Amino acid sequence: MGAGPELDFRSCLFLSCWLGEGTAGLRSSWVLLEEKRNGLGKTERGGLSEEKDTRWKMLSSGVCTSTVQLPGKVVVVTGANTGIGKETAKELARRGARVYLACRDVQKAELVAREIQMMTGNQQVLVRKLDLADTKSIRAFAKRFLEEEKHLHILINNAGVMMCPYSKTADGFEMHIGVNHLGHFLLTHLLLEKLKESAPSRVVNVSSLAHHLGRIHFHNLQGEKFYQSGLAYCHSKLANILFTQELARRLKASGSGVTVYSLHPGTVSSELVRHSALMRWIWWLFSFLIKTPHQGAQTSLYCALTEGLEALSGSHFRGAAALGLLCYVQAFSSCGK
Ligand SMILES: NC(=O)C1=CN([C@@H]2O[C@H](COP(=O)(O)OP(=O)(O)OC[C@H]3O[C@@H](n4cnc5c(N)ncnc54)[C@H](OP(=O)(O)O)[C@@H]3O)[C@@H](O)[C@H]2O)C=CC1
Ligand SMILES: CC1=C(/C=C/C(C)=C/C=C/C(C)=C/C=O)C(C)(C)CCC1
Repeated sequence: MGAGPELDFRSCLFLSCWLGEGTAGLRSSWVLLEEKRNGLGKTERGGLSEEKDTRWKMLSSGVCTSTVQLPGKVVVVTGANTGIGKETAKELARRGARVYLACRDVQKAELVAREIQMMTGNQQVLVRKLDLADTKSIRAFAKRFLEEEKHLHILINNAGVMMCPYSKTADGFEMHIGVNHLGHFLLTHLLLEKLKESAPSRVVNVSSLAHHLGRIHFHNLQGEKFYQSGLAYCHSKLANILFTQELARRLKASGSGVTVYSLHPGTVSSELVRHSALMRWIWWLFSFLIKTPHQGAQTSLYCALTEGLEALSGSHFRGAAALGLLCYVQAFSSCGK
């Protein structure tokens, strides 16, 4: 655990970033942080254009402008029955890919598959059982997938849990680290050969801004010595980013043609807040500022689709900022004119 004052500073930074996700000053300093992290002279915004038709909610919401089509491509999206994952799967299906909805609740997912088929006209939307809180389920999913598919071009590790009461996965891992990181870690490794055979191929890990409060406590990985549900989420999201960086490094070194990206989707209205009454209340109160799942899916789509991103394998991408209060006031007053 780092020193107290450092944690305090990081908490303040984190909360400020949340509070002012879109305010001009904070936003530019945030952008700089990202530039530094990526070792670039600019932020990763090429291909993410400003969304003009949703001024009320998202003055500066980014939209993935890639026109890449995906006929013949095979995609797996975890946690695709709701929220960001559902919207991501829908767009990939719209572009012609065969999309596997890898979900723990097969009944819910079947309904979503039918909905996506109807909306996109793409019948190749398939449901497969995947419970990331159980390594047996992960292995069973991978086994069946490897038997039935020759290729895997895009793996989107999207599923996640946040702020659940202390609980363990079937294998005894603390739930946040178990589902959000270890489950996806195992899944990715089981599918890695297929990704390599299908190169150029991509792994997209949906992390969060919350990683800034994360720490990897090797002496307390399962939260048995101390546990705080919000921080447990943050730790798991940091693990997503570290995994992305290390996997990218190894894949680059082996010249595999598989690239890996992590991202923060923005603050998005979804079922993620189901375990926290406070967060549900904040979500409700600020619903006019928070992204829709469709908007929240744009950064995942950007990482999955944008051409020429290979050199940035291992980088962390940030969804275009949610509308900040300053922008809101400006939008509000100009609307009145
Ligand atoms: N919403 C936000 O503001 C933010 C979200 N994120 C990240 O975005 C990702 C998507 O979240 P979001 O769409 O908002 O949340 P939702 O809660 O709406 O969706 C989460 C998905 O993960 C699935 N899931 C949960 N546990 C498991 C499991 N054990 N096995 C398989 N699937 C599981 C859920 O399935 P089921 O429906 O069966 O529970 C659901 O499909 C997450 O990784 C989250 O951390 C990051 C930053 C901000
Ligand atoms: C207070 C407040 C906000 C709170 C944001 C929060 C609490 C974001 C949490 C994000 C999470 C949990 C991400 C998950 O990975 C908004 C909506 C920016 C609007 C301005 C006021």
